[in-house]
Formats: sequence, C-alpha cells, structure tokens
Amino acid sequence: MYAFIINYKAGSQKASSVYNYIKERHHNKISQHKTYYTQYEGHATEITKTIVNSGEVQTIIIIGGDGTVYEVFNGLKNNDIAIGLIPTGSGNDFARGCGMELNPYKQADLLFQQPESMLYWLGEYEVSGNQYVFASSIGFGFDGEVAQTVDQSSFKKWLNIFRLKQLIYVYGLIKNVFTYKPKNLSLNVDGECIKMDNTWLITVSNHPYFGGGMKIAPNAEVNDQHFTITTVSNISRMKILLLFITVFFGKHTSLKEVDCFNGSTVSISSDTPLIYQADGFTDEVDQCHIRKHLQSFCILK
Ligand SMILES: Nc1ncnc2c1ncn2[C@@H]1O[C@H](COP(=O)(O)OP(=O)(O)OP(=O)(O)O)[C@@H](O)[C@H]1O
Repeated sequence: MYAFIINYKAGSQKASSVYNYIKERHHNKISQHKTYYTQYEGHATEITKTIVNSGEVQTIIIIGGDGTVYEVFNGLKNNDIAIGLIPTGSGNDFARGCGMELNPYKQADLLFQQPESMLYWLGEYEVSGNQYVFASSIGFGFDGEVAQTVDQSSFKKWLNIFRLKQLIYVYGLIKNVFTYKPKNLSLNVDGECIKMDNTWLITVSNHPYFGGGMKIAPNAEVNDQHFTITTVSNISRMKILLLFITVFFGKHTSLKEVDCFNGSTVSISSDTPLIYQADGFTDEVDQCHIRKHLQSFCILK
C-alpha cells in the first residue's frame, strides 16, 4: 500500500494540486492508499514512525521539499519501505541529486507510469549524543548561517509566490557575506586531523547540490563508500561572492581557497558554537560526528 505524506506549505505550494492530479490521473494505481498532511515542523517524522509501526505500507510518496524528505528519513531509520518523491519545495536538492524530474506533475506521471528504482545511502550525524540522518548535505559555518537566514525569512513565502524561489538563497548569502565571522575549526577526516583556520564553510555531501541547485560538490556521486567534503577558508569577502556565482556551474573548485576531497568518517569541532544545516534544518553545535549510513534505501523516481 502507498502512504502519501503531503506538506502543502512547502515552497511552490503546489502539493495539494499535485495530489489531486494524482488522484484523477492515477487512481487505478493508488486505489488503496493513506494520506497524511503535515501540520507543523517535525510532524513528518512522527507520521513516518506511525506508518512504519503499522506495517501496512510498502511505499511512502513524499509531496514536499528537502525539509520534508529530511523529516521522513529521520522517522524511517532502518526500514525497507521504498520512498518516492514529488518535489514541491523551494530548493529540491534531493530530487536534483537523484536525477528526478523537477516538474511535480511530470514526476507524478513517471512515478506511477514507469517508476525506476535506485539505491541511496544517507549520511548519519551525531550531536550531543543524539543520532540523525541527512539525505543531501550537512554544512557548517557560512552555509549554516545562510540556511538559517533563509529559514527565518518572511521573504521566502513571497518569493515562492512570485516563482522567484532561487532568489531567497541569494538574499541569505548577501545578508551574511558582510557579517559572517570566519571560524577556527578542527576537522578530522578518516583519522587525519586538519586544523582549519579562517574557515567559511565545510560541507559534507551525498550528491552535488545544495542551496537550491548550487553544485557545491560537482564530483559527488550517490554511493555507499564516501562523502564529498568541500571546504572554503582564507578567502576575502569579495571572492566569496565570486565563489557563489561560479558554484552554480561547479567551477568554484578551481579557486585556491576551495578544497574538495572524499572521506567516509568526518568529525568537526569548534571552540565557539557553530551553526550548521542538515538538508536545510538548522541548529548550533560545538562538535559533530558524521559517517555514511550503512543501510541503503530504495528510491523510486
Ligand atoms: N503545515 C505546516 N505548517 C508549517 N510548517 C510546516 C507544515 N508542514 C511542514 N512544515 C515544515 O515546513 C518546512 C519546510 O518544508 P520543505 O523543506 O518541505 O519545503 P521548502 O523549505 O519549501 O523546500 P526546500 O527545503 O526544498 O527548499 C519543514 O521543515 C517542515 O517541518
């Protein structure tokens, strides 16, 4: 049986319309299904746990953005329920990273007419003794501060309404670029300690995209072995703006201040609280341990 988890507040606000479209066009494929609407932050995690406990559902179809995907995976833990996504968020980086169709109506047709499956490996991270997973990326420093600005911004809703959703990240970037204080951090990758002074960002990626289509880790590939880690340090404020223009094409990696490498276990520690984002969810840490999630998930696209 299918279960739909629908976030009608996500970015493009098309979730309800897409769900109605599916009920009309593909009713024969979903004759038996359950529907859950998310009502508040964290609700998709609770819904997913209920679905898992019921033991009745083989496939969860998410209609929402990256935040909803993050919440669902954090409720799924080690389960073999397949996940389908119809991207209706502002950023939709998980859908991009999996090579999905970004038009939600076309994606709905593909999912119910000719679904393809792929295996996907999440990242696992631990903060203050609690374990979580992320689907796309976890980022520390500037990345986290921009995501926090985006999350808290009242502009987001308006830019979504006027279909200018990409601009919200540009707004977050410009707002933080003149105020961000570069951090002195300790990074440990697969047992090797790296002292990182004047650091702007450290991003650990499962696929190339973050921030709504920016190719932060252009060579990252979905795999069970390693993450792609991108660091930016000792860079001027003007050059960071240049970086965020070139990052859309993945050309920022040629800048000498940018480093890109692979690793499977990553620890980050900071003397001062550090803002991070995991699939857009933001919080503060002083220490974080990250490793590849061993179980693969079946993604339908
Ligand atoms: N009914 C609701 N009212 C308010 N917030 C909600 C509701 N349902 C879910 N949420 C919250 O909305 C947040 C944003 O959802 P989501 O990330 O799917 O959309 P988005 O931010 O537009 O997309 P993206 O992350 O791809 O940019 C989630 O963190 C979720 O907790």
